[in-house]
Amino acid sequence: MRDLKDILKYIEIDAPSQLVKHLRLDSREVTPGDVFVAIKGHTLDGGQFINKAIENGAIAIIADRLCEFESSFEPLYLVSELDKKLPELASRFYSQPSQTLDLIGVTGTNGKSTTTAMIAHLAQFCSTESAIIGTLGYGHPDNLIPLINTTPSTVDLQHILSDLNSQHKKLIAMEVSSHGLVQQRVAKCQFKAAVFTNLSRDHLDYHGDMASYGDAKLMLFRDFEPQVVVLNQDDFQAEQWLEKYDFNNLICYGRKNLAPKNARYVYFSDVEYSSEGISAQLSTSWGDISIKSPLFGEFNLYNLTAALATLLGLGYPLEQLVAGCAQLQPVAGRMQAFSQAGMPTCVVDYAHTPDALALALQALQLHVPGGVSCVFGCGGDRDKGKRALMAQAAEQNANKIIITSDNPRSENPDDIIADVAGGLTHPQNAHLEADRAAAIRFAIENATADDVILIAGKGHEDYQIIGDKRIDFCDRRYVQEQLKKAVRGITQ
Ligand SMILES: CC(=O)N[C@H]1[C@@H](OP(=O)(O)OP(=O)(O)OC[C@H]2O[C@@H](n3ccc(=O)[nH]c3=O)[C@H](O)[C@@H]2O)O[C@H](CO)[C@@H](O)[C@@H]1O[C@H](C)C(=O)N[C@@H](C)C(=O)N[C@H](CCC(=O)O)C(=O)O
Ligand SMILES: Nc1ncnc2c1ncn2[C@@H]1O[C@H](COP(=O)(O)OP(=O)(O)OP(=O)(O)O)[C@@H](O)[C@H]1O
Repeated sequence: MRDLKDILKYIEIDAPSQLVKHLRLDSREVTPGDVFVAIKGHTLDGGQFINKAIENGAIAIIADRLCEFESSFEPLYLVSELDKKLPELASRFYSQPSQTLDLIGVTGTNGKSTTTAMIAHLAQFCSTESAIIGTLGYGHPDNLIPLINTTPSTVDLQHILSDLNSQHKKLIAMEVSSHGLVQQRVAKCQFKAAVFTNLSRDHLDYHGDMASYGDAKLMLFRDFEPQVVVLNQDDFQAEQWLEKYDFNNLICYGRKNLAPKNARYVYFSDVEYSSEGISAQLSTSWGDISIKSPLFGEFNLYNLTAALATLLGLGYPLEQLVAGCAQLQPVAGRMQAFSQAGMPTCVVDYAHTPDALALALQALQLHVPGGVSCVFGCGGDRDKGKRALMAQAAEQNANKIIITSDNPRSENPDDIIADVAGGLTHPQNAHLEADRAAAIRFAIENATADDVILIAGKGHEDYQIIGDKRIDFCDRRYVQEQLKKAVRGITQ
């Protein structure tokens, strides 16, 4: 329990003493003893849910002056510009947990989940209690609690950090989305390290153009004064930032050996790919060493060097970290391979941008001797400009293309598939199948044992959103079932 009086003073409100349990932004999550915070959002007005929150047991309301509502409930605190003050309120409410944790923020278009999981696994390998927060959920990477957003709201985030703190977690690797940065969800967080993976086309429906998208990511490095800044030197966006800004305690990683004079570095070279994974030489400011890891794709080597650079920058020992690399397992639905003797290898991956799809396909071409088939689709009610680009990425990098449904949402799946196929130079070579299960079966039935099938776009998800329904469907489970059935000769 916390005294609301002690918290509200930080946003200059003089309130009587009142013991409360939690802050809640969503009326549906309010339980007896909580405080409901009503703010105007992108589509709804939190004010309209005040009565619902009271019904659910809210014992105090804090509302934005802009909210429209009718309520004579007391205490009801009206605050102007509440959205701007909320991070301070939330962080004070939960006793500023980021100040006692080693909080690491990872941003970039692709690789955030993988990099955060690698950081947490490697830190754990070095005996530091660690957790992640991101698209996959929060908590220990092997036992995650699901989240609605990749980067939770400022209120949920401070609550989660405080919970992890009380579970004696020391290092928290969290994904920081561009939406999270712009919407101030991470404001008032103290980051020990900020890590950049890469920038490519995504979320233009929200940010409008690439420059604004890039500027949103830059906030993590410029506005938060992290103790260590870790940048992918091979990425165009990072290169531009390096020309324009001086970053304190900079560590560069990647292939290029071009770190600014005052920066430390982690570079990889002599990369070898096999069906067992990847190996390379590392040249670092902490010494040179060979690494081996059971991961697929050069991009995972980027993620791994980002994770190593971060932990080295925080003082973890190189040799122990490298020993940990050999033990790493793929993150759920991230280049996760499934195989059965005599059957094509199936790889489930979350690639859902043109860039990620191309890279995932190129990666598989290097690791296996046969051809590569690609099963993919595009989400409905999202950036339509991406659809043709996804088709081009598949056509340029796969031997066989099967276009199917992703999460069609309110759109007709066949219309989305037609938009995607419209981006192909040779549409006659692609197989179009709106039923995702049938599309996967088709790919398996039309591949040889030397081939690999990339099933892209949904990764760890175990549902499809069709219309307004969430249908149970898990690529990983379905692929495993089909491979087993095929081995027993009963593929339907
Ligand atoms: C467009 C957008 O980003 N919306 C985010 C925003 O919601 P909002 O404040 O605009 O919400 P709203 O729906 O207008 O509702 C207004 C208020 O009424 C409240 N409410 C609403 C309904 C109700 O029954 N009771 C109730 O109290 C809401 O909790 C909210 O406080 O703030 C909320 C709290 O932080 C977020 O959960 C929500 O994310 C929505 C669900 C979302 O889909 N966001 C996506 C675009 C997003 O943020 N994605 C990134 C990842 C991107 C990536 O893949 O890299 C992410 O970090 O998740
Ligand atoms: N460093 C990288 N560069 C480019 N592509 C990558 C990289 N790492 C992973 N990918 C690809 O992007 C997909 C998503 O990876 P991951 O979940 O780690 O990224 P993310 O940034 O967390 O994305 P999201 O928040 O949407 O989950 C992977 O399945 C893989 O295909």
